[in-house]
Amino acid sequence: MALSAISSLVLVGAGKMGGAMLAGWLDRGLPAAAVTLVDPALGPEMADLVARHGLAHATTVEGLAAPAVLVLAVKPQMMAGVLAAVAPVVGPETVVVSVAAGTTLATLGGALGDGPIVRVMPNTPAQVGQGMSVGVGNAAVGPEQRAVVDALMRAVGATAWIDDEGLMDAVTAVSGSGPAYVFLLAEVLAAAGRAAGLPADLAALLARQTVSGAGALLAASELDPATLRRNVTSPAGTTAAALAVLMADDALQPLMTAAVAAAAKRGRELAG
Ligand SMILES: NC(=O)C1=CN([C@@H]2O[C@H](COP(=O)(O)OP(=O)(O)OC[C@H]3O[C@@H](n4cnc5c(N)ncnc54)[C@H](O)[C@@H]3O)[C@@H](O)[C@H]2O)C=CC1
Ligand SMILES: O=C(O)[C@@H]1CCC=N1
Repeated sequence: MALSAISSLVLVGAGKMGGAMLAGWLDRGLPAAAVTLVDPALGPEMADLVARHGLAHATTVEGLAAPAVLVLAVKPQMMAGVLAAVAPVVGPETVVVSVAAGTTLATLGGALGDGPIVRVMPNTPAQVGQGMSVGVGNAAVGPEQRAVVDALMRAVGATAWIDDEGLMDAVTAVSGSGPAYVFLLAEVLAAAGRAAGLPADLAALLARQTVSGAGALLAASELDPATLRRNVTSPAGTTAAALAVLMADDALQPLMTAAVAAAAKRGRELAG
């Protein structure tokens, strides 16, 4: 379905994630007149988006009519208060979407009733249409509601659906938090360049362009990452020397496995 078919969408929480999705949705045909943004402390970028598109903006949901789609993008720690506040504006047909890490369908349903609710785990590359969003719906989500949520998420990148909500903490740890690991890679590659003698600005340029260029190649190529890696690696060359360090038994793989496990554990803790 086209985003232009969405008659009303209320976004509660227009921070880094909510804002990234909203910018993408507006770019890809969500009518500005259908959008109400609810956030008591809009940042300058969002205030600019509101002004440019003439979006309706409120500091609370109080008095709003039940929308077709209600998107919750507040911090998990704020969720209990927000759920109590939004419950009166959730109509029987409203499709509720929560992007909060940890907050379960049971918690959402406990506060909002048994209407259609979808947990989605997006990521910030949504801002440039390159997001990854994974959804899981409650029992009230049928093909129609799923199509609405899938259209919203597809507008800002790739989508996948899972049936087992128990996988959501691992999903969060890989694709939700994952962009941060990649940005960290750019940071540590630049630091390593400085340690190897490069001037700071050149090291930063090389690291940034290498990470974004490799990402763009991965996105454009049909080859898997291991093949793309091998394509850089000449026998007995420089890359092989570096990879012998990075791919040692006690190097990057166990580190990443531990990092993802820590993020998934934190997701479970946030569920309360
Ligand atoms: N930042 C990311 O990369 C990702 C974040 N998420 C999830 O998205 C949610 C939001 O995270 P961020 O955007 O990073 O946080 P953020 O702090 O940038 O945005 C939260 C927004 O909620 C607003 N807010 C606070 N109380 C509110 C209330 N009572 N009513 C309406 N708005 C309220 C704040 O003013 C702020 O603009 C979290 O639950 C997080 O788990 C999910 C995937 C990726
Ligand atoms: O750090 C967090 O908790 C959120 C969820 C995934 C990315 N950011």
